[in-house]
Amino acid sequence: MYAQIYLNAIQTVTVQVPKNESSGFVNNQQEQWRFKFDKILHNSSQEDVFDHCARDIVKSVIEGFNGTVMVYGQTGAGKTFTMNGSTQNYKYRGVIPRAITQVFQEIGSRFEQEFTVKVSYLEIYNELMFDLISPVPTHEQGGNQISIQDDAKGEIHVKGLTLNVVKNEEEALNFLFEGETNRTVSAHQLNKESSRSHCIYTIHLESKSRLESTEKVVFSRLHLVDLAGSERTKKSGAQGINLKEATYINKSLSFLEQVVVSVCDNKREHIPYRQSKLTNFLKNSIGGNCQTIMIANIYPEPDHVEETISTLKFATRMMKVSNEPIVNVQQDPQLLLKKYEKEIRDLKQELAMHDTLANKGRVQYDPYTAEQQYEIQKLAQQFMDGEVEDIEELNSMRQVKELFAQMKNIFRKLEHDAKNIEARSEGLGGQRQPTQLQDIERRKTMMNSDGVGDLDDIGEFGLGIAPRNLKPVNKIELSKKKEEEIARMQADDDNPPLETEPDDEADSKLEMMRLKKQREAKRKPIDRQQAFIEFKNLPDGRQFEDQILNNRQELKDKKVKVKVLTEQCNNTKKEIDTIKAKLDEKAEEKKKNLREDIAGIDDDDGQGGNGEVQQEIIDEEELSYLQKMKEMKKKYRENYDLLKSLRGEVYYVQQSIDSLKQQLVSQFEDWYTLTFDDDETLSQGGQQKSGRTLQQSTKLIQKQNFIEVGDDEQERREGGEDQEGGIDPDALAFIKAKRKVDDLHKAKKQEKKIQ
Ligand SMILES: Nc1ncnc2c1ncn2[C@@H]1O[C@H](COP(=O)(O)OP(=O)(O)OP(=O)(O)O)[C@@H](O)[C@H]1O
Repeated sequence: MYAQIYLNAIQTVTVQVPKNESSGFVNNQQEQWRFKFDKILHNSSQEDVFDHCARDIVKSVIEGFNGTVMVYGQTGAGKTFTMNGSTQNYKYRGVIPRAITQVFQEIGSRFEQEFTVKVSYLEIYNELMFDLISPVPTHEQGGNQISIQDDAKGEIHVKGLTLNVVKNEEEALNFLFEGETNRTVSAHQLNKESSRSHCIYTIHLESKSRLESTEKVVFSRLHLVDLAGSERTKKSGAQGINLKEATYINKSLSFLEQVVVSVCDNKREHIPYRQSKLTNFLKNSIGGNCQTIMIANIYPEPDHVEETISTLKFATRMMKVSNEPIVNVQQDPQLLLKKYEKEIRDLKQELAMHDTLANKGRVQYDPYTAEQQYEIQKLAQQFMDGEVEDIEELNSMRQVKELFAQMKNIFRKLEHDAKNIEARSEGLGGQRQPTQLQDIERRKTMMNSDGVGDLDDIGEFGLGIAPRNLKPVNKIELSKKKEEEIARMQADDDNPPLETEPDDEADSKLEMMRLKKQREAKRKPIDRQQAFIEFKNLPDGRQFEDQILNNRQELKDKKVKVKVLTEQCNNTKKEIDTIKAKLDEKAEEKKKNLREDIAGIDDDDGQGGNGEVQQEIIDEEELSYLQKMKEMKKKYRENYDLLKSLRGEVYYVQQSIDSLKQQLVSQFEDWYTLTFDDDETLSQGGQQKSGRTLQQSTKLIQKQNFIEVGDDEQERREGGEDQEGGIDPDALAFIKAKRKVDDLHKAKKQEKKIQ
């Protein structure tokens, strides 16, 4: 009697092994094993496997948790098929390509977050580590360049492993296919393409909020692990290299088991993670900061009962492991502040050194004091008076700016004086105007060397006595108006009175006070996310929100139409194919008759036949097929054209939604700046403005692909898979990536042949 494996319930596997009678009557051999799991996936599609085992984990990785999906089991039980799937048909793609699709769909719909996606592909073969997507070919890597390290927080880092930034699904798939072709595979009795190594494809995510300007960055990783198959070397008949590989595989899997046993045993203090590269790598996935799921692949056939029991036992143990996942946020404003302070100090030192090397002497980088401003103004005045030919000591941009500012001040004062003179001369009945205008011009271009007084020969404006308003800037009194305004503001404020100050300082003080007033009118900052909700309820935000909703509805309707039309096209195509097959059949039949006729003529030639071949005629049945074919083709063409233009419309509506989203965020940014006091935000040390400009944030949003996958994702997935002819838009990235990698490998092979 044979052993029997029953997948008899949704969650239970029962293994029945009859007693070996040759061992005699007193025999303690166990006859039955029952294992209970979260789910038994028997005769399930790849989609079901993904939905049950990986979809939730991928989602939580996007939320910021670490995740691991690993497959374990006997050689040839379908681990690689589960993880990678088959590239022969889009339907058969495995967990990894589906996870990639989900990641890009999800991050594309979260426009309030900015994501960076990176991928890596590691292979552990005979306790050596290889980078499957490194620009250096695997066989040239030697296996020692990569090492596993853990940081102070216990996070695992793989030093030397390439992290490739991927902008879209296609790029991530390219690396997957590229890695797949580089992994170590060899023929095995149970699997002609057996993976002889453990392979880990990792998706690394980094996300930042676009609405909340904090230094908060969320890091998460999704490890997709295809373990090498456990096997019994005796049974597999492994020899030579295969035996060595099998020994390494079995050893590392047994270390994995030891780790799992230790993690489950609360009394154990030491967990032997470091025993092997695999366990070291999976440290966080087993009992650490990670959500982990293990898929146990079995051959439910009597021949493999021992391996099945062993796999199921391991899976049961694995279920007892409890992990503690947390969102991996990295945020420390204090540290950031310290970091920036240090950066400023270092940069100042760097600048000082740079200035010394450039023989610039000491360059001013701190704000100018009033005295220094006065010195610069004097210099500007001397230059304008022609007393100095050139201003030589300009050695920084700041100095140049200050010089221009002071020149502007001088010019304004001159203008102001000119107006006063004009007004006064008008008061005197408009006489002597020409002289006064000349005087103004003269003053504008020629200033007295010490900035005071007029030349004696000018006339009645005071021989050698400086007019009040030509006094040096820092000694000029405040104009009455400004004094009054400042006094009013101070009175409102209960602030201490201002000292009497020179005109330009009064200007800036006035400006500062105005700004202060403005700021005080602003509200205390609230969480940007909350502010965004508030903004969407205001008329300005509402209008965008409404437009987005309308467009979404339109998009949904159009997609339903696309689905219906796609189905119609596919059905028509099927009908065309059926008619074509019938016509082919007919043609074949005719050919056969023709051949028989010709043979008949040959025979008849000798026997005096009439020698005529029957003319090719179209019978009624054929004619009706041809007419039907014509109709069908016409219908197909019409529907196809409609479908094409409808797809164009879908694309257009999607673009409109993207653009509305960008506008909404831009308007929100403006509103936020005007409504909330950003300085306060800074002083709170919390959500300071990121320094990201509006343009930048809009650009960032532009970069994202806002494909609406929310409500209608399922419908897209169901309806999109054209069975005949048409290409499922979801499959496009997959097909393109596969082709690209295939082409690359063909080219490489060709190159090798030529060499
Ligand atoms: N669910 C399935 N549907 C169709 N074919 C499958 C399925 N599972 C596995 N196969 C096929 O069985 C063969 C062995 O599967 P696979 O390579 O995935 O096994 P494995 O467990 O990864 O083996 P190894 O440990 O030796 O690498 C492959 O040809 C694969 O295409």
